[in-house]
Amino acid sequence: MIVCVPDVLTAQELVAIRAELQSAPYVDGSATAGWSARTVKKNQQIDTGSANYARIADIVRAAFQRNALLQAALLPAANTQPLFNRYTGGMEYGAHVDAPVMGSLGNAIRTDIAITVFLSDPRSYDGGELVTHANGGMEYAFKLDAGAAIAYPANTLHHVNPVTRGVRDAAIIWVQSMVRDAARRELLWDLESAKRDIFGREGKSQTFDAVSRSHANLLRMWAEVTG
Ligand SMILES: O=C(O)CCC(=O)C(=O)O
Ligand SMILES: [Fe+2]
Repeated sequence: MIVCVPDVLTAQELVAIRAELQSAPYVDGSATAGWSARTVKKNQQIDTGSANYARIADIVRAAFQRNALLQAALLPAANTQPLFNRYTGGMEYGAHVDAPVMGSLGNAIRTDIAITVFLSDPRSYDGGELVTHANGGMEYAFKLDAGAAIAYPANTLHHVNPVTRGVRDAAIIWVQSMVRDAARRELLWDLESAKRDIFGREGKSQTFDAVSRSHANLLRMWAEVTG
């Protein structure tokens, strides 16, 4: 299941982030890739030890956590700190799968879902589409407005096309879901969407209550929660 959400970041937040990106120290992105992804990862990343990083990571994390649509669709149990990628002058990220587990021992999360939050105006750069690969060789390309996010299963191959003009900045977050299985998450999201639909049309009707009960009880059956 792929979910695209507009306006995850406000216009003011984008302005604040772009100002920090101007002066932030960048390092070679291959430093945070596993040994095989390193061969295809050709981008730059903000140094996570910098003060710029701490400020914009807070903004992006808060925006993710307050977004009701992302929370309802992904059912997060935990998320990583954001990484900030920059691609310019032909940089790209070739086909790869993300590391299945990220973080250090005692602080690790399973990466069920990857999120790219687009930070650059799509008209300001050429290329830079995020492309997800489906079974059977189909590829889907996404180039969203600044401030919009795409969430996609982290277990699929994906790549970022070369950026042949301008600069593409993006924030990346990985999420461990309370519901590990992508098919179950999709089913719950379908029911959640149906619930909202029915509520919009007829309020808290008997049908709404029946669908709500199914949704809630499936989530109760499948949710892995700790603490
Ligand atoms: O820049 C992007 O949109 C995706 C980057 C990516 O796939 C990764 O960092 O693993
Ligand atoms: Fe990736």
